[in-house]
Amino acid sequence: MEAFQLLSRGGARFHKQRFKSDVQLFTHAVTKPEKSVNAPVNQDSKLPPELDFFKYAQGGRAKRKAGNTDSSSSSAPCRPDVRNKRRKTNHATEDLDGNGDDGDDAPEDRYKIPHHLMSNLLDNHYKYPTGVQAHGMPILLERRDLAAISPTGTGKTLSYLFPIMSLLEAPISSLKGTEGNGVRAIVLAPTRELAHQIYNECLKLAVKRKWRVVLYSKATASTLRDKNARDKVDIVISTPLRLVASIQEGNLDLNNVRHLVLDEADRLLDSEFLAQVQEVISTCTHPEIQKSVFSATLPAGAEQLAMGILRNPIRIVVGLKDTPLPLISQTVTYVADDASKLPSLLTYFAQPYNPPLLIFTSTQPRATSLAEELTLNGIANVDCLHAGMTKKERDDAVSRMRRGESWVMVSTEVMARGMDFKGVREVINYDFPTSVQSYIHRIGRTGRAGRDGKAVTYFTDEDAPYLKSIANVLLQSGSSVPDWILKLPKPSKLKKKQMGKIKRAETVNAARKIGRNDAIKKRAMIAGSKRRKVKELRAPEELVSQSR
Ligand SMILES: Nc1ncnc2c1ncn2[C@@H]1O[C@H](COP(=O)(O)OP(=O)(O)OP(=O)(O)O)[C@@H](O)[C@H]1O
Repeated sequence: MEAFQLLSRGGARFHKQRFKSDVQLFTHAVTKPEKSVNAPVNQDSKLPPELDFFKYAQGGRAKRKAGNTDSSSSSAPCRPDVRNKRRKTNHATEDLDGNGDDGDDAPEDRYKIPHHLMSNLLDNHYKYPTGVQAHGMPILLERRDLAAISPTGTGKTLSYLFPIMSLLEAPISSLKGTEGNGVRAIVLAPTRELAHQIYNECLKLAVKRKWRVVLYSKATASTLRDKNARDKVDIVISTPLRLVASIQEGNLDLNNVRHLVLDEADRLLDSEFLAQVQEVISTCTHPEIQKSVFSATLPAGAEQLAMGILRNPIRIVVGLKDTPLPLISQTVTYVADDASKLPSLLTYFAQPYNPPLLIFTSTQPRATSLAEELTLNGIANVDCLHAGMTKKERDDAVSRMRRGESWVMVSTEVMARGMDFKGVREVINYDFPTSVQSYIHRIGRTGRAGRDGKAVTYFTDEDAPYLKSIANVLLQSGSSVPDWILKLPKPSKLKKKQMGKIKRAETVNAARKIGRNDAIKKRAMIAGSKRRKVKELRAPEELVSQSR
């Protein structure tokens, strides 16, 4: 049972009596159930070999007794005891008679993981599972609904893609008969950029087989109007709005969807997306549908909604809930007022710095303006990305960042969720984030996949009342906080709602704005006087022609 406690450590409050069957899922209930429930957490426990998907992908069969799984994960669950499963699946038939439980089952035997998926893991250098993968994959493979909360950059994408593709077994085009017609899995993400990134991850697992994975867009939606084309699709990755548009036009049926994932679930369940997400869910009518939600943050309200959507779910929290990894060293910097931010940033750039870095502003015009200012001040390879740009501009900006051509990316909240640029060394919150969740996701663009990172947050006098909320996150994740910040009063609930919603100028350099406005006025005046002169010159002629 040690494993169950590992799953729930870090803030998960689990009603063990109420969810007794779930508790049993993570214990060798047949042997010593009660004792294991109360066993102390062993942080150093090795990953049970049967969960070590990655090790098996390398071809070696770890021996349980030898205890040398070589796993980097120190917090893995015990193997689920399939005898406690509610739904029997093909994937563990060897255990259903109770004889196969000798501890030596390879995951590919236990769950019938297709060989090509295992070898694709290795080809992509995924050697060891991260915490959320070790915990989450077996639950999904057992066909249970799942709510998984795990810090940013810890590999949540793979932890759902791998089991889903495993359960789908093979592309629909190569399966005969039982799989029905139409899309079999859907992944929803809040931004197009994130959907694209998930699509690329999915393609990495799809090589060697003819999986039909579709990144839903205007163009692909149009192709899929044809039912024959639709019937050949395995997995759709989309933003909610795009999908809902096709559903409402009657061009997309989702009654064959067996797996639905909400990535960045708390964002998808907030008021902006909720109705669309609910519409997608209600269109997925397959009785056996498995749903799962993933995020680094899941505030109480979103969690309640998520639990309402999931059926008999298992909830796992890896690490501390709503807390960034200690890999990210976080600081806050006082900058008095908005006008002082740009000089502070330019002073920072006057020192040697480690690109690439990511800077967050609160609005699109401010992102554009800051990128312009930095360029005008001689900072090399500055780029900008926000939702006001065209699709092509956004795609190009992401590509430049991925190729390492952008050293400084100025962006808005659109980049805060899920985007994985491995090398980002530092995040600067030029404008204060609008919530603790926004802070956690923004700074989570650095310190990914085990790398170190640095996060700096500028705060002005106007931001000071909200500083305590951020300071608490710093403290929880092991960064030091000056005493005076800790002594600040906690903002009230009402006050918290106003966090970061300060009205800021559209441009980050008021002086340049005046200059630009003057220039615009001057241009208008010159143009006006030119037009007048032309009119005066033409007037006699026009009068003549009119009189004709
Ligand atoms: N087992 C693994 N071994 C090595 N690298 C991994 C492993 N799993 C995932 N990664 C890498 O870790 C990085 C972060 O993964 P991913 O984007 O899935 O994180 P995430 O938890 O979804 O983050 P976020 O909360 O920001 O969305 C990616 O570059 C991915 O390739």
